[in-house]
Amino acid sequence: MIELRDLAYVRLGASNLEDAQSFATKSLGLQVGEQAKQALYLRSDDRAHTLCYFEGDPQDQTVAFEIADQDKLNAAGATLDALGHAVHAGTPDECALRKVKAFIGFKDPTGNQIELVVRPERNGKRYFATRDAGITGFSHVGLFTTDPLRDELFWTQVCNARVSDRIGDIALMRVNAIHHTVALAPGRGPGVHHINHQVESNDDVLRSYYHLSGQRVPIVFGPGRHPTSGARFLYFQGPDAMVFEYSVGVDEIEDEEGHRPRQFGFEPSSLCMWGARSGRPR
Ligand SMILES: CC(C)c1ccc(C(=O)O)c(O)c1O
Ligand SMILES: [Fe+2]
Repeated sequence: MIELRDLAYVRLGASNLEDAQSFATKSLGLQVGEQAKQALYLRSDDRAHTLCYFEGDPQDQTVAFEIADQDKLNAAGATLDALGHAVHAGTPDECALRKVKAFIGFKDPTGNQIELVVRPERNGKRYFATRDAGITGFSHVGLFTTDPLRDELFWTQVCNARVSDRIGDIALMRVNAIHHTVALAPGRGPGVHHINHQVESNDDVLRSYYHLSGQRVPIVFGPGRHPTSGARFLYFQGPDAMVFEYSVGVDEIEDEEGHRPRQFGFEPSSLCMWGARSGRPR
């Protein structure tokens, strides 16, 4: 079994790196960790980066997870290979670009680009952004799936994810005590459905609602509260139509052995218990 410890980073192709930088720093509230010629490394916590925008095709999107060590990375590569996934071992240059000691890349059954990394770089300086969005860290991602049942089996049987709850066919899956680290959302093809950062308080969610609205950043859902994780949330749209989420107050699953996933109907009240309606374009 492939043991995912945590999310490491997301890499997103950007059609315009300057626009991406402006959004990430002035709207989202990330800190520029490093600005390379064709890439921008952004921080949200004590890591060297948790989001990288690079000059490229916006459809080129990768989600990375941390693995404990090189032995476990080798074992993960062998497992994926045996299951017929094409596995790419990162070259030294590719590792340097990702600020990790080693990684492998492969595609999940939908075709989402996934990387498994060991020893992602930390930064001795604390995360300090120019816009105070109240971000406390990078927390979860949504991935599109073309076959929810097949992909749920991949993430829970080949990898160590556990389903915390389902909304219709959307599986909210954890890899540690936090309610979910990966959400699988039905879609027409691969890609990142949304990128979540946790914020400190309800005030931060509402402050950002006004701040982003004032900047004409499209708000796609919320402010609202998810009945599943209990989190108060706000979704908004960034460059190349990527959706970002802030949330606060995500539940932890205390009884790992005894927890049974709850099934919510696929209806608006399952997504927001306050009555917000999603205006998501896709
Ligand atoms: C609509 C998406 C996939 C969703 C649903 C529920 C939660 C939650 O319980 O926190 C999310 O964070 C979501 O992004
Ligand atoms: Fe989310």
